Amino acid sequence: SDIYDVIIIGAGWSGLAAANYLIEAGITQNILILEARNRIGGRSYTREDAFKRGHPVELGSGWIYPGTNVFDLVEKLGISHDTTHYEFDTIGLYKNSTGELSEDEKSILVDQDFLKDFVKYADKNSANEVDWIEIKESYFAENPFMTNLERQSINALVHAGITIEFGSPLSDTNSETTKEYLERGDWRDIEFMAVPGGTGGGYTGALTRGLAQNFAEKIKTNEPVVKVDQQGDILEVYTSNGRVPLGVLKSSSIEFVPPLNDEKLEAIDLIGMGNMNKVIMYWDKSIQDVSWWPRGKIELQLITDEDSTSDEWTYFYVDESHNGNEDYHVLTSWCGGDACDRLELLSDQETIDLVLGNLRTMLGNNVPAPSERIITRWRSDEFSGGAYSYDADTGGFDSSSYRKTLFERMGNIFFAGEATDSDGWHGTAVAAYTSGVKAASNVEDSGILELPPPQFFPQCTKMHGDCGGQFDEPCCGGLSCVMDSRLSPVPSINGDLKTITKSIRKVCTAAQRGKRDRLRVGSISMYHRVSRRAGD
Ligand SMILES: Cc1cc2nc3c(=O)[nH]c(=O)nc-3n(C[C@H](O)[C@H](O)[C@H](O)COP(=O)(O)OP(=O)(O)OC[C@H]3O[C@@H](n4cnc5c(N)ncnc54)[C@H](O)[C@@H]3O)c2cc1C
Repeated sequence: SDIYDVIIIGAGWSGLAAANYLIEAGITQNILILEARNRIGGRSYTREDAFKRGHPVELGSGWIYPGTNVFDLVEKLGISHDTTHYEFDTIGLYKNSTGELSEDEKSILVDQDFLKDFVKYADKNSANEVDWIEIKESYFAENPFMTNLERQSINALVHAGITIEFGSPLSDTNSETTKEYLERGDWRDIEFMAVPGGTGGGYTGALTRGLAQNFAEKIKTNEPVVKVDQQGDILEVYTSNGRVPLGVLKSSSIEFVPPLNDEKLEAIDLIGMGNMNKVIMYWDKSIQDVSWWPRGKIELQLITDEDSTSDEWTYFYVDESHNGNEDYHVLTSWCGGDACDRLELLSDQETIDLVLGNLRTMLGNNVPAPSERIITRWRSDEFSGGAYSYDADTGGFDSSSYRKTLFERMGNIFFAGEATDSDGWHGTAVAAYTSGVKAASNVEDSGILELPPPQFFPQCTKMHGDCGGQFDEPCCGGLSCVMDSRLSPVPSINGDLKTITKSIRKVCTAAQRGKRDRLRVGSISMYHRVSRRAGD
């Protein structure tokens, strides 16, 4: 029965980013955030001290991309993090029958033409209407003399580069928009690409806390929204005392009155929701044998004998590879795509038996069962309904238009979340955060809220060099504003700076489009809108 200016459903990063924007920009403090779970953060979920004090583990999101707004936030909040380098020397490749491949075998695998040839073939033959099963099968058919090891190496490559990266079934992944990711998994030195939690920080949990620090009291947990009614003069939101990511919308567990329109329903139906799970295992060296530990390795990949088992808990990540995690014996096994949906139905014991079986094949029969473990099941989690959205095979139709439709406002309801991102960041925490800020900015622009006239107090900060050259521009009573060289005209201090901020964003986004690792959407912080409410 309470009345708020804005009600936000879900305290994932999109919801938290929206709340943060509305409050920081001084638009309104009269906000309520309803979260279904008993915790905030959504699919960005750190278990602090899960196994050993000071060594957090990430159950959901684990890497941030450098050069993004989320990376900027991590730095602004002083959250500890570390880098990952994927290198040929630090990957352990194992074969079912013969154990670890020798350096020679490894380099044959990596350097031999068939892998490079497959990547080229995939690049040439991918198109919206062709899925990854078709590409693989036609390549196998055209190369009938491949050895089984070569064939399974391609399966392993596709598993790492497509099913884990996108969480999507091979039969339904848009090959045109995903082909470049194969190169990430080609087992050669891959340049610095991401920043994991690890080491005393657990960036995800710390960032969730940092985002919510100014409005923690406005968040109500254990409040699943079941109905949103905007028929009357005011929009009404009902909760029950049991869900809003794409997976949740797909399950229709929230009743919208009036119902969501056909375009929205079609978008919800046609954007894919993938799955990716982790089995995180800890061996306590004070009571267990750890002589088998794969010291010096960052990744382990088991190359199985059969196509059918190539994606069943065959990939492992070594947490020890991060600074400060020395002697912290944690391995995380990952699976993705439809294998992951299948495996999610196994019991904990069946799961650990399968994972341990693969580990023993690689590292020897003396690998003991872990002393502790965490198994995720994101598909059956009723508040996420999967791990992250992917570009489905849409019969030649550009799936970003579905994402735009999903983001569109319906009456007084504004949509956000990773799946609504149409700039190529969907499925990431960056998309979640950016969409929340955009949705909140749209609320502000909509005129729905009766707001006092804006007052602008430009606070000049550095524009990131990544966006172009740097110009020194005198402004703000002596402060210096470093501008991107492509921006013109330079904003005047008393003008409508919001409009100008938007044009800055547009310039950055357009210039960087398609370069997922380098995209920067950070210029919103250039100007702070302060104290929109009189007296604040
Ligand atoms: C295993 C895994 C690994 C990942 N790895 C990475 C990575 O390395 N890098 C990266 O950038 N991204 C990664 N991601 C993706 C990233 O975690 C998500 O894109 C991001 O966290 C999604 O944020 P969101 O706010 O859109 O949705 P969510 O985080 O899902 O937030 C939605 C919130 O709404 C709540 N909710 C649901 N239904 C209701 C309801 N009816 N009423 C009230 N509240 C409700 C949920 O509980 C949740 O808190 C990963 C995700 C997973 C699962």
